[in-house]
This record gives sequence, structure tokens and C-alpha cells, in this order.
Amino acid sequence: MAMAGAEWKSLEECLEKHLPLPDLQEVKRVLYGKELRKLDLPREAFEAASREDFELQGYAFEAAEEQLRRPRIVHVGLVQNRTPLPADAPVAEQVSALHRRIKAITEVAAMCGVNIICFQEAWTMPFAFCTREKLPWTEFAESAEDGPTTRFCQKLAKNHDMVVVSPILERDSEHGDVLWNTAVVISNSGAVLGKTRKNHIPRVGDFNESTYYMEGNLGHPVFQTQFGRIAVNICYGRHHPLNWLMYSINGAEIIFNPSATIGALSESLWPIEARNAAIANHCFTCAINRVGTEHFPNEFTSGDGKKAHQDFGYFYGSSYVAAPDGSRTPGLSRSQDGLLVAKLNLNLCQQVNDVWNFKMTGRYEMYARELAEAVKPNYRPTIVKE
Ligand SMILES: NC(=O)NCCC(=O)O
Repeated sequence: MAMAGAEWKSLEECLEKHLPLPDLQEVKRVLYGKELRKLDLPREAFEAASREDFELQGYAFEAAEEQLRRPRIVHVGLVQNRTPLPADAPVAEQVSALHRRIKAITEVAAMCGVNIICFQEAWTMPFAFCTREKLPWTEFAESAEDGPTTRFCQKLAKNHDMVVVSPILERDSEHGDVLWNTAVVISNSGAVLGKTRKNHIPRVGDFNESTYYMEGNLGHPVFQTQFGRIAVNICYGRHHPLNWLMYSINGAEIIFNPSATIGALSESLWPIEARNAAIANHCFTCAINRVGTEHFPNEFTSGDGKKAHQDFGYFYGSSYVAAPDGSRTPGLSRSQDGLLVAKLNLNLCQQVNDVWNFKMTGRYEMYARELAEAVKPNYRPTIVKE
């Protein structure tokens, strides 16, 4: 089956080009829950985005007014980007170029009043795990606590009074120098609030990440920020409903899903999974994917009998935000760097919870009991036969 690259800009652009207005409105109602109000972002922000050659979009999710609680408004920023330098450029130069790119995008986010910004998975490097080679890719790993990227993000956070979620390749020197796929959460004060690790490591296609790091060992931490309680479900974790659930059980109101995924594998799943998680868990979810094709110096095979190749496939961007009522923003483009700003009213989480009651009707105790049995080596599935 044909798989579009950069030439197919987005589902939204395609629908808008081809559907008559009344049909378009109905299609948007079904695809996006409802049409969200566009945010009135500052003109200078659009000018800067255009100068820096990235897309800027902004949408608002509304909630009903309450008598006892004031609206709990937070602006989130989702960043998707290409790697500016080729993968065979010197490591330090690639990292610096990415720092410069992210600084420019974060400055525009600040103009738009963003309170919490999240970058894409392993944002300081090409997604080189397909290669199964160690050097030079392991040289991109850094300390989560005081590596150069964390120090860079601390400055961004403090300068812009913004919480920064920075997904990196971590080297943990306190524990045998091992690598992890980690997101560092930096408070708007500039302090490192903590870190969380990718719980599910893919073993699909060219996602050979298990060659580099193990499943995370930090559980499902939720970070209390000045702007709300946040969690980070890194990439492949989005296929695991219980992973989303555990962040929600720990109180997450916004779950970020920084990702790196390609069209041939997951593009039809992408619009469903984070949106479904927002619905199922009465929270907001923010799905972020990188953009473009990354070429590697050496050929690698995919273990499928096909010819060796030097790229992973096409990272299709399409980052979006979904709300607990099932509504969602349109996606950013499939082909361009971008910043998506979303204004959330966190009161919506409890409002939807009170209507749909998934937290109340969830049979967690029954699942816990049954799962505890099911994972035992001598378990026999409950199948009733004639
Ligand atoms: N980065 C990552 O875990 N990708 C796996 C593929 C996918 O989840 O779509």
C-alpha cells in the first residue's frame, strides 16, 4: 500500500480541500468531537514562527462555569521537529543545532503564554535505535539531573516561567552507567522536579530500542506543577491502556506522550490511541511525534527478508491534544516543524468524570484480584466449556 511522505500535508488540509462545508462540519464533529475555537495568538508569534519556518496553531478547550471553583486554565505547548543536521554530523554539533532550534520554538511558545512545554521523544538526537549500532549514538546520552540538555532546559524554564518536559536518552552514572529512555520534568522555577522513564520498550519493526535500554523502573510518577498535575507516557506506552490508567490513578490531569513513530507502522492508530486515553481516564492527553526522514550512514536490515536500507521511514508529525470529553485539536502538519498551543480548562476533567463516571464504575479491585491471579505461572484462564 502507498504510504505518503512529506508531500501529503495533513488529513485536515485534505478534508478542507475536498469536502463541501456542511459535510466538512459533520466530518469534524465525528472526527474531532466538536470544532474547537482557534486561539487568538499574538501577531509577533506568527511572524516569528514564519521567520523560523515552523507551523504555529492554537486552540481552546472550554469547560462549563462552576460556582465554587474558578476555571483552572493552563496553556500547553507541543513541539514537533526534524533533526536540523544530518545524522553523520559530529554529535556535539547535532545537539547544539537541536538546542538552537528548540530555543527558537520555545521563545515563540513564551509569546503565546505557554505554561508547560513538551518536546518530542529523545529530542536531542536522531532516532538512531533502528541501527543497533552503539557508537556514536550512545554519546547522545546525558545525565537527567545535570547533563548539558537539562541545564539548557533549566534556563529555558526559568527565563520563560514555563514547566519544561524534556525527553532524552539518559545515562545513569549512579547505577552502572546504564542508559534509559527518560523524560526530565523541570519546574517553572528552573529546578529539576524529577524524571520518569519509558515503561514499555518496542520490539516491532526497526524499533530496536531494546538493544540500548530496559523497561523503566520508576513506575508511574505524577508531577505536581504550579499549573496542574502532569505525567509522561513515553511513545510505545500509548499502546498500553493500563499504562495510561496508572498515571491517571496517580492523579494526572495532563498526560504527555512524546513519540517517534512512522507512517507505515502506526499512522492509522495515532488519532485513536491518545484520544481514547483522554476519554477513558478523564484527562487531557498530548500526543507528539517527530517529522521527516532521518538517514543513517550505514545500512541495516529489518529482519523481514527485504533489502537493507539507511532510513527508518517517514515520521509523520501530526501532533495533537485530546480532552476528556473526546474532543481534540486538528493535528499539526505531517511535514513541517511545528508548535501546537492549547488552552485547557482543567475543570473539564472532573466535569466529565461526574457525567461518565468511569472512575466510579471502573472495577479496579476486581481487575487487581484477577490480574494478580493471571500473572501466576500456574494460572489457568477462566474459560467456560460445555
Ligand atoms: N519510539 C517508539 O517507541 N516507537 C514505537 C513505535 C510506535 O509505538 O508507534
